[in-house]
Formats: sequence, C-alpha cells, structure tokens
Amino acid sequence: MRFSSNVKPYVLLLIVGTILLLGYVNHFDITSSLFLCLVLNQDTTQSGRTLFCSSRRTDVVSVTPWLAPIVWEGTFDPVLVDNIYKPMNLTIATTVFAIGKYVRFLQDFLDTAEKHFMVGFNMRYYVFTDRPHDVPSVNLTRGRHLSVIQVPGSNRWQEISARRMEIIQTTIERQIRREADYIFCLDVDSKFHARWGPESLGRLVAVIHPGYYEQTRDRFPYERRPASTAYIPMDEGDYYYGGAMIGGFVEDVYTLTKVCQTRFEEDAGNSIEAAWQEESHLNRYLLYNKPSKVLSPEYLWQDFKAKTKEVKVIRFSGVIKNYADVRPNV
Ligand SMILES: CC(=O)N[C@H]1[C@@H](OP(=O)(O)OP(=O)(O)OC[C@H]2O[C@@H](n3ccc(=O)[nH]c3=O)[C@H](O)[C@@H]2O)O[C@H](CO)[C@H](O)[C@@H]1O
Ligand SMILES: [Mn+2]
Repeated sequence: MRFSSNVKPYVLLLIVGTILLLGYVNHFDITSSLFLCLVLNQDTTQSGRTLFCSSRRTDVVSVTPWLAPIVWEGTFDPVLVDNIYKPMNLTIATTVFAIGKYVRFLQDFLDTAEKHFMVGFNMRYYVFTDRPHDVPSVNLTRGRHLSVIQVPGSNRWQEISARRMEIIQTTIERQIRREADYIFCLDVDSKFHARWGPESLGRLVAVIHPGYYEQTRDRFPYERRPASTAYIPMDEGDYYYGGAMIGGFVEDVYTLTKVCQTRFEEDAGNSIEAAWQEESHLNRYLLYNKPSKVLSPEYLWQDFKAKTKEVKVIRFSGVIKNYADVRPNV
C-alpha cells in the first residue's frame, strides 16, 4: 500500500499514539522501551536510566556460536528483565549441599542470597546436610522458604561433590518438580555480592569457569582419557563450565543429572573417576547438549582471583578456604 506524503505523518502519528497508549495502560516501561529501540534504533534514557537496545560490550563475546546469550554486565537491562519475569510468579529452587564442616559456609551463603539472589521471586532453598542441627536460622523474606534434607556424610570430598548429581535427581523426582519452575544447583562455599536476577533464567544454563575463560580449549581440564564416559578429545569443546552452578528448567536439569549420574556410575564400574568428578561429566554433557544460556564468570568468580577488566561486577564468588581444614580428605 502506498500513502501520499500528506497522509504518511498522520498514519505514523496514529501508530505511535496507539502503541504509547497501550504501553501506558499495560507495562508502560516494556512496551515503550521496545518501541523506542525499534523505531529509533538507538539507546535511550528514560526516567534517568539507560535502556540497551543491543549489547554495548565490544570487549567480550556475548553470544555463543549456537546463538545462546552469554550474560555479561551491560548486555541486558535489569529493569526491563525484571518487568518481564516478575509478573510470571515463578518459583525458583536452589539446591545447596553442606556436608561435614561445610555447614560453616551456610550462614553467609544464605544471608547474601537473601540480599542479591533472585530478589522478589518465590524461592525454595533445599539444604542437604548430615548435620541438620547446625543449619543456621536465617531471616527469609516473603515468598521464600528453606527445607533441610538429611543425607549421609562421607569421608571423601570427591564422593560428596559427585553424589550431588544423584541426590538432586532423586529430590527432583520426589518433590522439586512439583514445587518449582526453575532450579539452580550451587556450591555452598560461596557468597553473593551483587544482583543475580532473572537474566540468568533459561532452559539449560551453565557458567563459564573463571579460571579458564581466557584460555584456549587445549588448556581446559576436560577428562582426556578415552576410557572415561566424560572423555572430550583435544579438538572439541566450547567453554570450560564450572561445576559450582547448574541451572535451568527443572526437567532439563533433571535429565542432565540423570545422564551424568549414569555415566559416573559406569566409570566407577570400570574403576575410573573423571579428572574433576561431576564437573567433567557436566562438561561432556554440555558439549553435546548445548546450554540455551551461558553465564559469564561474573556469576562464578573466586575470591583469590584478582578482578580482571572484563569483569565489571562480581555477582557470586567462591570464598577462600583452607582445604585441609574443611575437607574430610586431601
Ligand atoms: C568453582 C567450581 O566450579 N567448583 C568446583 C570445583 O571445586 P571446589 O573446590 O569448589 O569444590 P568444593 O570443595 O567446594 O566441593 C563442591 C561442593 O560440594 C559440597 N561439599 C564438598 C566437600 C565437603 O566436605 N562437604 C560438602 O558439602 C559443598 O556444597 C561444596 O560447595 O570442583 C569440584 C569437582 O569435584 C566441583 O565441581 C565444584 O563445584
Ligand atoms: Mn566450591
């Protein structure tokens, strides 16, 4: 259809007016910002905050070769993301293991999670421990719950770390699949320092290990023995993912834990333990089942590691610990 030049501005004005009116009535922020992005094709400032139409980051890669986002500060608008996800009334499950002396990390983990982790969302923490009486009482905000699930201890940290896959799997079967939409499985020896919000939600979510994001793949500590079911050849691999965070839809994480657990047991039957236990199996799984979203090392830093210039904000970080003091074996 062709408009005469007199009519064109009026039609455009009518479209603009309708969209803005709809936007004002229903989620003003989202509609109008999307509109401004589309029409003006540039970043705009509205009520004193910056809206990003596209990533402003040119110093980091913010998309994988299979077009999954890699989430860095500056690649998303937190207000816009919150406005999209909060009305969905989602429930997020978080599993955390505190076996033996690792119960000492729970207080800080939970206190800081209440300040920074999925704030404003329904949250269900599942704390797995062999010392239920040592679980600290933490003030949880509205809509957030914590349950303690007793599990056996072990005298090998490798077994504790790896057994998480099995326990997460059975707990999803027993209750989590009825109680939550998304799940995060996190290391307890960690603290939150800044916002970790719904920008991290996706079907299957992994995090790039902070120790290896600047390395080439031949340096990744994948399992390199072909006899292991976690084997990755030297010329394969996308990223080295950290075992301290797995996330996504409950059913997708369920399948991941089930597959990794089966392979772990198969290896054990052949007297093989992968180089980094369940982390090696996780990496192998994610090579052939690509994550739909990848979190940058902002979402898994290590306190002993100096901040690098790409990392504008550390959101979650492993604390410095004396391995000989906290682990049951060395
Ligand atoms: C940053 C990161 O990616 N960390 C991973 C790394 O070492 P880490 O040094 O971070 O492993 P870790 O000692 O923190 O163990 C992993 C987790 O297992 C639990 N735990 C462990 C020992 C114990 O006595 N009690 C206990 O509860 C606890 O939740 C802990 O956070 O490699 C491990 C391989 O096995 C895991 O993949 C970790 O997730
Ligand atoms: Mn850890």
